[in-house]
Amino acid sequence: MTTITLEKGKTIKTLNNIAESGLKVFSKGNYVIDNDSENPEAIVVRSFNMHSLTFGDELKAIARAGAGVNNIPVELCTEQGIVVFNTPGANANAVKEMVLTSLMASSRNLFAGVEWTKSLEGEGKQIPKLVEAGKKQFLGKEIKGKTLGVIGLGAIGALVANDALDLDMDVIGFDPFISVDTAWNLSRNVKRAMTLEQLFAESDYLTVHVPLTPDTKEMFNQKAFNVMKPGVHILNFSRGELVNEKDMEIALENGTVGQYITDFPNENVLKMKNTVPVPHLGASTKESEENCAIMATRQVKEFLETGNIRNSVNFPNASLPYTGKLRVAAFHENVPNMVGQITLAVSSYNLNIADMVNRSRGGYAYTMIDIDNKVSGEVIPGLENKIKQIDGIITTRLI
Ligand SMILES: NC(=O)c1ccc[n+]([C@@H]2O[C@H](COP(=O)([O-])OP(=O)(O)OC[C@H]3O[C@@H](n4cnc5c(N)ncnc54)[C@H](O)[C@@H]3O)[C@@H](O)[C@H]2O)c1
Ligand SMILES: O=C(O)CC[C@@H](O)C(=O)O
Repeated sequence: MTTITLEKGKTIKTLNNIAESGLKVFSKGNYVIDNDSENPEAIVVRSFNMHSLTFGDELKAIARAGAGVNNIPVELCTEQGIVVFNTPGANANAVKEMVLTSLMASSRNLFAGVEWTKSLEGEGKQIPKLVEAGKKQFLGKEIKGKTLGVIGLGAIGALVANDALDLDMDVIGFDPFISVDTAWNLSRNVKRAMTLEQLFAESDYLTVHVPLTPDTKEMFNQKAFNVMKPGVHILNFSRGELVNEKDMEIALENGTVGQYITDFPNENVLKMKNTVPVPHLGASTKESEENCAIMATRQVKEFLETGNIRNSVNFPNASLPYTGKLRVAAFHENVPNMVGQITLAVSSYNLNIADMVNRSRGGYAYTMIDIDNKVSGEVIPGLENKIKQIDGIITTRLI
C-alpha cells in the first residue's frame, strides 16, 4: 500500500493497481492514499467490480482509469451525487495495436501454430521434419483485400478503421451515435453501413468497440450469426457480455464463425472450439496504464479542489477558472428555479456573485457559483446548510 501523507488529508482509495505516475498527482496537496479506508473522498479504479459495494458519505468521486464503466453502479452514484469519471481515448492506441496484432496473428493461425509447435518438445532431431509436414494444418489467409467490419467508431474503433485501410483492407463501419470529433478523424474511405445486418453480411473480419449497455448486450447472437459470411473471424476487445455464449459456441462448432478472439475468457469460452482467449490485455501497456492513471487522478484532483468536472459519464461537464475565492458547487435535480433558490441563499448572506455556471444532463444539473467577497469562517456552514435544505439539492460543497 502506498501512503502519501501531508497535513490533514483528503483520502483517496484505489481498488486496482494504478500506475505510480498517476498516484504521484496526489503528492501535491493534502492527500492520503489509504486503500483500507472505509470512507474515502474519492476512489480510483480499473476493472474492479463495484456493484456490490456500499459507499460512505464522504465519497464524492470515482475515477475509472480506462474507458468502460460497466463495473461501476453509475445510476446509483448519480442518485447519491457521486461523480463518475472515465479517461476517454487514453488507452485507445494500446487496444488498437492489440486488435491489429490479433487480427493478423489469428488470420495466419499463429496462436494455434505456436501451441502445436511447442507440443513437439522431446521429438529431438525429428522436429524440423515434423514441422514441415505438419504446417499445412495452419494454412492462413491474408487480410489484404478482405473486408473488416468495425462496430463502434469511437476512440478505438476509429483508430482501428483508419489503420486497417493502411493495411489494404476494405473497411466498413457502423456507429449510429458517432461523435463529431471522431467523424472528423475518420478516413472518408471507411464505408458507412446503414444497419448492423449490412455490416455483418459484408465482413470477412469483425471487430467490436462499443460500451456494454442494455442495447449492446448479446449483440452477437444466433440472428446475427445467420447473416454473417461463413468462417468470419470475430474480435472482441470490448466486453464478454456483448456475445451470447451459447450461440457463439454453436456458430464455432458449425463453422459459421471461423475464429473468436476475445479479451474476456471464462470457463465456457475456454472450452469453445477455434477460440483465442486473451487475458484482458487490450489496454495493458506501460504507456496506456500511465495515460489512464494520470488522466483519472488529475480529473479527481481538479474536481476535489475546484469543483470543475471534465470527462464525467454521469454529471454534466462544467468548469470555471478557479480564483481561490469561495465557490459554491451544488448537484441538484434538473427542475425549474433551482439556480434562483441557490442565488437567493447566497444573497441572503449579502454576498456578491462574481461568476457562475449551470449545466444539466438528463434529470440532473450542476451549478457552481463564485463569490466575490471575502467570506468569514462562520458564514460558510450557515450558507452550506441553507443550500442543502433547498428541495431538489442532492449534494453541496463550499470550496
Ligand atoms: N480490452 C480492453 O482492455 C479495453 C480497453 C478500452 C476499452 N475497452 C472497451 O471498449 C469499449 C469502447 O472503448 P472506446 O474508448 O472506443 O469508447 P468510445 O466511447 O470512444 O467509443 C464507443 C463508440 O461506440 C458507439 N456505440 C455505442 N452504442 C453503439 C451501438 N449500439 N452500435 C454501434 N456503435 C455504438 C458510440 O457512439 C461510440 O462512438 C469500452 O466501452 C470498453 O468496454 C476495452
Ligand atoms: O484496466 C484495464 O486493464 C482494462 C481497461 C479496459 O477494459 C477499459 O474499459 O478501459
